[in-house]
Amino acid sequence: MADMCLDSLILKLHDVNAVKFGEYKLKSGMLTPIYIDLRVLVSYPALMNQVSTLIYQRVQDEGLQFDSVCGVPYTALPLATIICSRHELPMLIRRKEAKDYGTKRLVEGLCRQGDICLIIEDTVTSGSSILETAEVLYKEGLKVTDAVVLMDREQGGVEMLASNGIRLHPIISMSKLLNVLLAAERIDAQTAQNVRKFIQENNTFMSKENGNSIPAKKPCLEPTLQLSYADRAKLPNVHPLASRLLMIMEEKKSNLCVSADVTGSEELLQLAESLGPKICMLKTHVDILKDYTTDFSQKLQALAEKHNFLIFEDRKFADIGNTVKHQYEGGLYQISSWSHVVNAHAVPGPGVVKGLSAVGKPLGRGGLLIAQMSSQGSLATGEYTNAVLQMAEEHSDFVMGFICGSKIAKRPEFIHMTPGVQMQAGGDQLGQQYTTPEEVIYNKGSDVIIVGRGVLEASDRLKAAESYRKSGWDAYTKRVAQNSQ
Ligand SMILES: O=c1ccn([C@@H]2O[C@H](COP(=O)(O)O)[C@@H](O)[C@H]2O)c(=O)[nH]1
Repeated sequence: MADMCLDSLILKLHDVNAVKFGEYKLKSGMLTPIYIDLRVLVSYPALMNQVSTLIYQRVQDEGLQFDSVCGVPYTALPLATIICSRHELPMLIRRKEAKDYGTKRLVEGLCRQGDICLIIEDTVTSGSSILETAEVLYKEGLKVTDAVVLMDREQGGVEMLASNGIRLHPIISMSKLLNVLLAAERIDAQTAQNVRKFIQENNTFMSKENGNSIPAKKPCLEPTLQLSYADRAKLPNVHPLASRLLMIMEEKKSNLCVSADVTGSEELLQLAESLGPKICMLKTHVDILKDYTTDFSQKLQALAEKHNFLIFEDRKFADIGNTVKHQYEGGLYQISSWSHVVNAHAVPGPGVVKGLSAVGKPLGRGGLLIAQMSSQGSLATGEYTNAVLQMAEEHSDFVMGFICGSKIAKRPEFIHMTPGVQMQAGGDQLGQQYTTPEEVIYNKGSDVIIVGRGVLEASDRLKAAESYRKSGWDAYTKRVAQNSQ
């Protein structure tokens, strides 16, 4: 019955010229032999109602939970309006351009922090319009978990959105549309074949492996966990330094960051030289060195170049913007001149990120926000962690990820780095708590293990670093393989 209803809708869409065959240009500039033009719907109120009913039916069938509805401007706007009006649902309107007077808001309607907004769209090719709308909604503190679309051109939109943490629920697929039109003799077999070939050859979300183009993997439980580090490095909105780190991890088969918590600069340089090939990042606490010199930081940079790892000064900035600017740039250590990555607490508010960004961004540096801590009784939990996530979203031009215990952000562009890692779970006398590499990477979905004493206190540091590298990497490959089955 539902299928007959869909068949008749497809024929009606064809009748009103919402499905056109020929040569048309898509938003991306790509030329296509089929064009879906649902803008014409506004002239056919009965059809408009039928489409709105189907969309809402799908929302109910899927049992979607949400607090408000937003249609992607402009074609899906009236569809969202009909649905919201009929079912008395709160609606949000996304503006494409902010007004230059009044409130200057990009989203009209009531935006409550943490509310879930359902997105409605008319047609999806790559999914970029839905993602653009979601990103505007994120900035208002909203969450987007699902989107419903009338027509999916089957060119990678489902996979691209899944990789950004959004489940897309299409009502009509391109294959279904072609089958119905062919069966009703609206198009001939050759036309259907040409369109199928075009769709197959023009997937907008492909990953390249072994030089061959293969379709992106289907999402599993947590969609963004299926992506490899290399796939994430190529995402359009990834921070350049996060992209570099992800590529280093893939190339060196290492998600190990060694925490070089030693007090002599010579010992630290020796560590960097010997462990360099095993690590993607070296973490320092420069203020525990008893003999810091600029010569040391220059040598460390040279070793980072030689062994292809990033330097992360674990400075944990936590002051007002103006002060952290000075602390980052000046003083004895001039951290911004040699450390690729630094971190900060979010306690002072966004000013801390703005201050660090003012210094670090022009130098191509990146920041991590401390969203959770490994120490017992840490206050960085719950709402605080959510607020940190929000701050990162708003400053993603500088913030490339988090210090955290598990994956907290849906966006695969963000890097999750977890300290408190040893081969055996446990803790120390001063409240440090340890989890295993397998737990952190495979179960908790983090990206990088940070290991200090697990390596430093081993009788053979190189051997210990290799064990941690292998353990972290095995957990990652198991995770990616598991999610692509
Ligand atoms: O929540 C946090 C944040 C930072 N750290 C730092 O990581 C290392 C851990 O060293 P281990 O010897 O492996 O315990 C250390 O430099 C901490 O300052 C953390 O442990 N927890």
